[in-house]
This record gives sequence, structure tokens and C-alpha cells, in this order.
Amino acid sequence: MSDYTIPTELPPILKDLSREVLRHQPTDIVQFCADYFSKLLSEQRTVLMEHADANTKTAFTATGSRPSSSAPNANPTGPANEYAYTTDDGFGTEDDDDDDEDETEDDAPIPAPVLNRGRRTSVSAESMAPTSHDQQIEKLVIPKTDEQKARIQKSVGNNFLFRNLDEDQYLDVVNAMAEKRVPNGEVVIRQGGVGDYFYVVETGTLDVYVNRNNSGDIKVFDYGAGGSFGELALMYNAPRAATIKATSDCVLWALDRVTFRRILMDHTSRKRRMYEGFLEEVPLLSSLEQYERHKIADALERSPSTMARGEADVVKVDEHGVEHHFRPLKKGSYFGELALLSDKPRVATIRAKGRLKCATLGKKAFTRLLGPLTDIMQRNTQNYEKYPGEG
Ligand SMILES: Nc1ncnc2c1ncn2[C@@H]1O[C@@H]2COP(=O)(O)O[C@H]2[C@H]1O
Repeated sequence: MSDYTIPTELPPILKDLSREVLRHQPTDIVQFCADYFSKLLSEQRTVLMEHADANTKTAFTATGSRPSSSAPNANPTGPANEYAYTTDDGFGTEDDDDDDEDETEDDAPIPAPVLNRGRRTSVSAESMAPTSHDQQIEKLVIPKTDEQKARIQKSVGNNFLFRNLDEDQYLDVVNAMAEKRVPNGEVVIRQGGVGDYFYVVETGTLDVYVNRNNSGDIKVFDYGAGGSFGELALMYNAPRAATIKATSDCVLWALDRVTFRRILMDHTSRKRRMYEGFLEEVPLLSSLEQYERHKIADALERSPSTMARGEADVVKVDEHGVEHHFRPLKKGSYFGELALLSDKPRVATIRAKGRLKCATLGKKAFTRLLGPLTDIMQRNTQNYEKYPGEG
């Protein structure tokens, strides 16, 4: 131990922090400390940058290196280290998966995905370590009427992120949620800000804007009842990746960072990671942003319509009962879109050839998440083979 000396700047920093903690008595100490250091870092960087600017705009020298891009507001649009997840045979596993041959996960912290290509920020060491020490955590309980509880139930009922909670987890989430009324036009989350809450929309609508490379806000998505947002900054301890603004009066349910990390983060990140590589390899989805694929991953269900492994026959039966076989579907193919696009009965039978692994998207999620791809899918239908005489 005698080889180590405590850096002289550390004790005063910790002393200042302790004083602030005593002064503010925060309920979420980790969040408070994160905010405190974010601010400190940001102030320090500003001073350094001004200093550097004054010194003929050359490299930063005060610390012997350029400041890393981890300053909270230095690079507000993008969490971090790129990661690729691929397997030969499609997607990996979830906890409840019965198929252990696909095991792809380990306990290592998960790096944050790149959300805006080519831009990186660093992720703190805590980023993906879930807050899982249940017994040590004082659970947040915000008293609620039965009517409020019923409203929460309705709001999260159709939200994929809440689908796998057990009864205790669900109760903890409901207890911790805080009702937030937001008037039309108010900004709920500002890109580059520090993450504090995850939100579920009960009523109202909100627009999502991303500002890349300071080129101005561009609308990338919108939310309505049942939607949820604000998970990224909490998962990766990264700055908020987008700005979210109410476009009508909204009722939101806000879940604090500690409860989010303890209950919802693990499953969400696992699922996104599990489908990451697979979805990237589906040609239809390649034009989407990574975040859009994440939302698709949230919505996917593991069951027999995008193929991750195996082959499937496409069969049509004509009016005489004769079967016509078409080019089999392979990994990365999708099927089942026609009936959803046209609201008509299925026009073909898809039959597994041996063992097949697929991921399915329910009709609602299909319409909501694949909306931007509808044109491409419509166009692709023109390439479908037909049997002789088929109309
Ligand atoms: N294209 C997008 N890129 C990044 N975040 C998005 C996008 N669309 C919606 N969001 C949401 O906007 C939220 C802003 O705060 P967070 O970064 O915590 O989490 C983000 C996501 O929940």
C-alpha cells in the first residue's frame, strides 16, 4: 500500500462533494454524485477549452492530452463504444430461453451502442452494471390512489419493456412512478442533459428531435399513449441523446433512475443486445438507425417472422388444390408482411424445413416501427414469384 499515494486533489474534491450531499440530502446519492461530477467536469472542460482557444487553438496541454469526449455536454448526441454482436445462427439468448447452444452473454459490462454513426462519447464504469442489490436499496414508494394505479397499468400494459416483470417488480415500478403533467410545447428532455428519469406516456403526444453535428434539430420520431423514452441516458450514464418536446398536453409517468436500473434495464439491454447482430443482417432493416433497430428488438417476440436460422418453404395452393413451391426463405428473410400491409388473408403457407428460428413482430409494433419501410416492402412484393396462371 505504501507504493500508492493519494493524489493531492482528491481529498478536497471528496470533501466538497460530501458537503453538497449533506446540504441537499438527495434520495438518489449515485445520481446526485453523477450530476455533481458531470457539472464539475463540464466546468473544468470549459475552462480548459477557453484556455486552449486563447493559446492559438492548439491541442489541450493543461492535462497533457486532449480532453476525452466524455464531457457531459461535449458530445450530446452519442453514447459510445461501438459493439457488434453476431452469431452464425441468428440471435442469442434471453434468460428464459430454453436453448443454451446460443449462449452469447457474459457478465462483462455492456458497452453502449453507437447511436449516431461516427460519433462517440465515453461511458462511465457504472454504465451497464445493473443496480441489482435489492436488499440494500431503499425502495421508492410514492403513495397512489387506486385510480392512479389503474392508469399506470393501462399505460404500461402495451409497453414491451414491462412485459416480463414479475409481480414484485411490477409493484416496485408502480410504487416508484411519479405522475407528471406536461403542457403542450414543454421540453421534457433536452439533448445533452443529464439522465434522471425514464418516462411512460399515459396520454398526449411528444416529438423527438436529434441534433447531429450541430446541424439543427431534426425530428426523428414521435410518441403517443403507451410509448416510453429516456432509457438510454440511464442505461449508459450518457448524456441525453435526443430532445423530447410535448406536442399536446401530456400525462407522463416518470420512473427514477435507480428503480429503472434495478428492474427494467437488465432485460432491456439483454434483449437489444441479443437481437442486435441479427437485425443488422436483415437487409430490409439495414437502412434504419441503430436506435430504430433497438426499438424493434424491444418489440420482438421469440417464436415462429424474420428468420434467424434455418430454411422455410413457401407454398401456395391453387384453386385445384395443387401445391406450388417457391424459392425457400433463408436467414435474414422476412415474411408475413403482405397480410399486414393489405389487411387481407395470408396468401401463402410458410413451412419450416427442419429446425427454424424466427423472431416475430406483432401487428401494432409492425405498423408503428416499420412504418418507414412500408414503401420498400410494397416495392419488394413486385419481385415475388407467381405460379403459372396466378393472378
Ligand atoms: N433516434 C433516436 N436516437 C436517440 N434517442 C432516441 C431516438 N428516438 C427516440 N429516442 C429517445 O429519446 C431519449 C432521450 O433521452 P435518452 O438519451 O435517455 O433516451 C432517448 C430515447 O429514449
